[in-house]
Amino acid sequence: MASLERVRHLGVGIKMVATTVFRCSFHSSCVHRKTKLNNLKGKSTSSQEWLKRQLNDPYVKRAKTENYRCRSAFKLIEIDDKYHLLQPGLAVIDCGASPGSWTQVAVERVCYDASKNGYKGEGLVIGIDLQHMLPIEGAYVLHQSDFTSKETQQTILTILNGRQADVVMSDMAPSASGQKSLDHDIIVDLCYSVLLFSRRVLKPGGHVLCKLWQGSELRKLELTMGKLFENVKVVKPSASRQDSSEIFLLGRNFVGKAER
Ligand SMILES: C[S@@+](CC[C@H](N)C(=O)[O-])C[C@H]1O[C@@H](n2cnc3c(N)ncnc32)[C@H](O)[C@@H]1O
Repeated sequence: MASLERVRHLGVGIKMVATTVFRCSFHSSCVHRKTKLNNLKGKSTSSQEWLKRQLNDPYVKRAKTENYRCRSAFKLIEIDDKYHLLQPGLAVIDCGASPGSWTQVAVERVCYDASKNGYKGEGLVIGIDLQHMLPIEGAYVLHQSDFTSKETQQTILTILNGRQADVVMSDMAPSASGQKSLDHDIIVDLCYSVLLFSRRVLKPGGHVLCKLWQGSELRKLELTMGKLFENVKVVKPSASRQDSSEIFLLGRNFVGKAER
């Protein structure tokens, strides 16, 4: 089997599939300007505002030109350009990966070896999402899979095959209920599930990046991470909308284990 072939988990076991270079331009976060402009008619004011914002958003435009599945790619690019988390040859777990722009960035940075003109070497990227996700060349994609479930985590361990992860990142977000404190609590629980799993799989010196919405539990989460990592930072990349409460917690240099 060629080295470019990766595993795609269909929720019923592991199936080997031959993947091809794939870049989606049809995902909802991606731009399809003409169609979307036509779609403005008859939409609610909030949908119209959302569509207008998408159409005028420079990161949405860049995502289209640079073939990323959505604008979120630039959040990870900005963070990684500053903190150099993703290096060639590393093993990366991407939780909440759909539609796949973070996975695309991770593959580019850990699997793609320009000097060898292709996807070679030890780099390993595993993207997991509850939603459907189309394949990404060079990555293992576990779609329609709940990261917090035992089965999904076991599948990740199977793919890792005894290897430890260098970076665990989470852009996971629950469907927003509109109740800020409830949404905050749910996303914080997802962050704790990322930390718990990281304690099992992360290499000493490894890093965790996880997204949350600001709220009352932020400080406690930060303190918990402080017991696990040498350095913890709150990060807000410029691609993260200023009017959003979204922030990222970055824990660098994993040192040990802490209880919640
Ligand atoms: C903001 S999107 C991620 C975007 C992605 N980082 C990218 O760049 O394309 C958040 C994702 O988290 C996923 N998610 C939420 N809870 C999850 C869970 N328990 N397990 C796996 N994925 C989850 C959602 O399905 C959604 O696709």
